[in-house]
Amino acid sequence: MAPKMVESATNSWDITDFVVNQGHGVKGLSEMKLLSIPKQFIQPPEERIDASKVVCEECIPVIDMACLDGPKVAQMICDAAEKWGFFQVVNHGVPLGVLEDVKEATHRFFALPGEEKKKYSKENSRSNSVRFGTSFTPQAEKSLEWKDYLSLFYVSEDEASALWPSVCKDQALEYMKRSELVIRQLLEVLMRRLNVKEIDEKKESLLMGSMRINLNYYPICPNPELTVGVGRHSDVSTLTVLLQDDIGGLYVRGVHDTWVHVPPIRGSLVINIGDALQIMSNGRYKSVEHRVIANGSSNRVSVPIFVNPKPSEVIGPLPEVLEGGEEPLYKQVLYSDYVKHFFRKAHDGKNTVEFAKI
Ligand SMILES: CC(C)(COP(=O)(O)OP(=O)(O)OC[C@H]1O[C@@H](n2cnc3c(N)ncnc32)[C@H](O)[C@@H]1OP(=O)(O)O)[C@@H](O)C(=O)NCCC(=O)NCCSC(=O)/C=C/c1ccc(O)cc1
Ligand SMILES: O=C(O)CCC(=O)C(=O)O
Ligand SMILES: [Fe+2]
Repeated sequence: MAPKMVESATNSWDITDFVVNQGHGVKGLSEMKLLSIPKQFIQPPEERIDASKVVCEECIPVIDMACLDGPKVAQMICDAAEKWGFFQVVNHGVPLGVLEDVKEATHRFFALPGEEKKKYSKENSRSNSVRFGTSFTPQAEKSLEWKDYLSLFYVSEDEASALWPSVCKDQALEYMKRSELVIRQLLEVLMRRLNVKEIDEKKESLLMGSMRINLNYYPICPNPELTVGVGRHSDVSTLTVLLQDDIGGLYVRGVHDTWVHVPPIRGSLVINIGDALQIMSNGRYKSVEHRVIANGSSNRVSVPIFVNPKPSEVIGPLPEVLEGGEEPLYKQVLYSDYVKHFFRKAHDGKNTVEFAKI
């Protein structure tokens, strides 16, 4: 009886206002134990995952970074970046405790009352670099996504100390700092195949001149099959380091219109190539479409670190890549223009990169 009443009451509310503007997020909705999702979250059938397209025979590579000095590992990393655009790394040097702590901190932030989280919304946040929100671009979306997030753009240690929410800032900063070595190692390896011998100051700014860490929260959903956690998209980063918990639900585009699950592996990090590196490598490394399904029985968290060019950098195919006479596929674009283009519209798969195509 009670849940039915809740359901009919919610139909007459302005759900979008409750979720998006009042700071309750989808977590607030999930906690009402609705019998079904409000219509705003129902995705068109073509955007829901089709079980017949999920393949289990193939899987993205799992690479052991402990053997980085040997010839094999570098080859595996570059091959995975060319073929899949995704791989997992183990023995990457980031301590397990650091990973566990940032997941716990994520749960702690989202457990705060709506009033507290709302202080970090676009309208209320004291800084552009701290943003609590829901879905992806609610104002531009036909259907909302079943996800809340806190996005933290790293400006400086001092700014983070002053402005990042105290329940998660130390853990988020520690995870970012401890990941820097593996990020550099991966970029060095990936650059070598592109004829870039070293990451000097200029290349550092181009490849890893800015960092953003997102804390993602996917609450339990009453109709996971009708909605999505995150719609089909590719990241706009150079590369993304993603920590997921043990729930699962991340799918990557495989060959011939298939989807491949990225199974949670305790202690591993998922690495994916973003659009900026696809562009800089002139299409050699692939920024691959991915999506997250909603879950009917567990709350899921994930914590991506987006390693990006500095927003003021102009990105395009690297001279070292074109040196052999290869035709450029992409033009030179200001990275902040590229990012703004991405965030202005709803997720639409691989279409973002069209912005940079010649
Ligand atoms: C220079 C920028 C590009 C623009 O700065 P700005 O002009 O001061 O404006 P804002 O920082 O307020 O952001 C511009 C717009 O992008 C939106 N945005 C700005 N970051 C965000 C944000 N993490 N979240 C969701 N809206 C945002 C933001 O809402 C805003 O929308 P609007 O005010 O409606 O025009 C600034 O954002 C910046 O320094 N970016 C650094 C590079 C960067 O963060 N790159 C993005 C990596 S994120 C990535 O690869 C994937 C992220 C992703 C995220 C969610 C998914 O579901 C899937 C993927
Ligand atoms: O939650 C995940 O597993 C992936 C999230 C994602 O793709 C993103 O934040 O860009
Ligand atoms: Fe992503």
